Amino acid sequence: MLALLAFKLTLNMDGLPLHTLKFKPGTLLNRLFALVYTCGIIALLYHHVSKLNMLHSDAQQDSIIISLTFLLSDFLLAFLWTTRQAFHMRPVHRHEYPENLLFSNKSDFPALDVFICTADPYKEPPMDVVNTALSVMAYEYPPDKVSVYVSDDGGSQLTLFAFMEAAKFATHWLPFCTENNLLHRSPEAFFASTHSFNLQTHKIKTMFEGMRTKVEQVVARGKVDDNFDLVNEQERKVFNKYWTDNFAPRNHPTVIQVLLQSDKDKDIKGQEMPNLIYLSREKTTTLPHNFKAGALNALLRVSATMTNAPVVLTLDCDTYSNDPKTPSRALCYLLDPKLRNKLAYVQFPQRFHGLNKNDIYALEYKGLFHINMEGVDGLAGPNYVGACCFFNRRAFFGGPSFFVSPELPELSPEHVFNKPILNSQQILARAYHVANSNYENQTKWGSEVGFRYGSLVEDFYTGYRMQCDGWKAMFCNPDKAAFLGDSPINLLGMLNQCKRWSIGLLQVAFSRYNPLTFGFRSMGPLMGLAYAHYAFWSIWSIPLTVYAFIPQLALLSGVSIFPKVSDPWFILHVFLFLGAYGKDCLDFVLAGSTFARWWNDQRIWMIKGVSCFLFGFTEYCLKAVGISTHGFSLTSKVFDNEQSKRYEQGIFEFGVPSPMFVTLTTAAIINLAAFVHGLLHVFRGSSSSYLDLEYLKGMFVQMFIAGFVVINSRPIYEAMVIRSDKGRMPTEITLISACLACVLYASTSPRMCKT
Ligand SMILES: O=c1ccn([C@@H]2O[C@H](COP(=O)(O)OP(=O)(O)O[C@H]3O[C@H](CO)[C@@H](O)[C@H](O)[C@H]3O)[C@@H](O)[C@H]2O)c(=O)[nH]1
Ligand SMILES: [Mn+2]
Repeated sequence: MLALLAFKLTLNMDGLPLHTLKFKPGTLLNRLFALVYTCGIIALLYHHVSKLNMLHSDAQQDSIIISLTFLLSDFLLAFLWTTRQAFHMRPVHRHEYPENLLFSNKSDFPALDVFICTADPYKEPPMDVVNTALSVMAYEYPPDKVSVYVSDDGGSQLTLFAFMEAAKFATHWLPFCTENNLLHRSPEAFFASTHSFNLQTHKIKTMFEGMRTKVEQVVARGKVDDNFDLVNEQERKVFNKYWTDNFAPRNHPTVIQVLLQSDKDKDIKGQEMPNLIYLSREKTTTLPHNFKAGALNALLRVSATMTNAPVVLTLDCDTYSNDPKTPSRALCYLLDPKLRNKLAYVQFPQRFHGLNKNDIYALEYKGLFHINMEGVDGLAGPNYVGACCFFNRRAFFGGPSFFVSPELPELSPEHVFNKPILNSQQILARAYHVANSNYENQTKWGSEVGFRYGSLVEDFYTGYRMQCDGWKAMFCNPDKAAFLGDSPINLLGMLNQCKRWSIGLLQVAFSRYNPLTFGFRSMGPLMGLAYAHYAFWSIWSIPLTVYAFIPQLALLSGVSIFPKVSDPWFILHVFLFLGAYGKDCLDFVLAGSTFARWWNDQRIWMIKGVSCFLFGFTEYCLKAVGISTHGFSLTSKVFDNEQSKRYEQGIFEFGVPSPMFVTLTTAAIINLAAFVHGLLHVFRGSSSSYLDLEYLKGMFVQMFIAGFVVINSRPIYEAMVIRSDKGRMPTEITLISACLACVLYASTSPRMCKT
């Protein structure tokens, strides 16, 4: 199907390029730096090992433990640094020219199936999902070629109700967008950005507000009411399914509702509309539903029975379109005759709205969504990040050179429909059949076909497996964000999200598809390293936790563990620190961010090291020995006003007690104590001088680390001591952490003093 279109397109192209590629300047310098830095790392590891050799006597058991700990930590830092270099070896920048896509006929556009996932009407308000859906329904694309599928894993009548309303509102909204050539096609975003209202705008705004009020009332009530909300028998029939006693989010039959049908439903101007289909797949408590990957596979199958578009766009409930021309951009790659046979997907970066000025929680993910993406784009292509991604449907069925056929021929990407009537008995029966919770039993879904199961980061895992199968991917990063999503603008929300990712990534790292072995073999060393960097992401927690506690506890006990300032090895430590930090900062700023944002980014990295990475890592290990289980903890997209205000002002949000805050606070206390202890020692001086310079020289590295952590921990001290708002550190966390810090000190100081 895509092949045929691409053929027509080449004839239309007149030699104009669809996309171009530039190598990023400075790559040679990057490689040179990597080489020099590698030498530094080798020297450091050599230093560690030789120190250990010298220590070889029983009397110094504790020193051996400390030395081994730092050898391990520095080895892990070196490992993560090395894997990260894969992103700096061949970064590229692409540009696409959608204006050069010349279709002679509207029917030449490939059909597009859009998947939108939602899972909980209270954490993901139905009105937000509606905004996302409307923004893509209004794409500048032939409407009869677009089908929007909404997957409701919450099995919620509230979401379905919102979409029934949305279908009515769309008949007004879509022509309004086209006539006024709107840039913002999510109504919410449009009304927030528009200040000049003419009569027509007023009218549509009133209509939108009417719908919002109606939907929000139903959500507040928690139930669609027969008497107020429904107008006819047909609507009532739909909701009857939800009104039975045993209908629960985790246990219910499939609901499929065709809300708009392109060949039948027209907008108020008489134009065609896109298809809009609501799906809540069957769930039974006895069968695993595989979270989002399971939902996406149900969508792949249901959409195959109804429209089977060759291009599939996956979106999260919050990632609305910010540019109506986006599909054309993706087509510049998907239809390129030189690429299309090998191209699995075109990934746009996830971008977020509502971040505060200096991005205190580092939610921009500059590395993840920009720098590293451009890095692997010069190799086999970016990893899939779960949303904002246009797939070639064929990529879900085996590699480019081998086709894995689905169990039903109708689900094959090659299967072509002739003007399907979505609401027909025959099509609906098949759609219901493939949405059954036991449909996947004894099939290849989740293992070889579709989105892959087995990791909480189904996105990372699926993209990875596709690339291992031989597929390529493209990164498309236009200046104007193609999509905008919500981020968890609250510290705990962010840490929980990151903890889930950490666990999911470890599931990939320790599977038989380990990027260091399987990945290396399938994609070559650089891609293997790049995927390993993420898979082992949470390993940061080991060196970061070691560096957050041991040098400081040693400082408190008067034990020096790093080279003195006068020692030549000291220079190496300075070089390694400044080199890594300086380079990271430079990359960040060169990628268009600011120094202040970089500063917050490095702070958050340290915070994660002793919280979500650490807890994720531990939880993964506990699961491995059978103690706990992992679930997909949904990120809330609802924020209370006061919280948002504090976030706006750049104030950290603690507020609720969480074990992750305990380690964090304990580290902050120990570092402050160690730093102050060191300072007092220096200023007390010896008999001959006012300052104790010998002490300072010996303890400089430890004091520097403690001081650096103290500077970074300012928001934690403030939250513990000064603040009185609701987002302050809960008193119990402060108390527990203080006790823990004392216990740590008491249990280590006598031991360390002996060494
Ligand atoms: O059982 C589930 C759980 C989640 N979701 C949906 O998955 C999406 C992502 O969930 P969210 O809580 O927003 O997670 P985030 O951590 O913000 O998402 C990131 O990380 C996920 C992998 O952990 C990816 O799937 C996402 O695309 C990526 O944006 C949302 O639309 C949910 O509705 C489901 O459909 N079913
Ligand atoms: Mn999200």
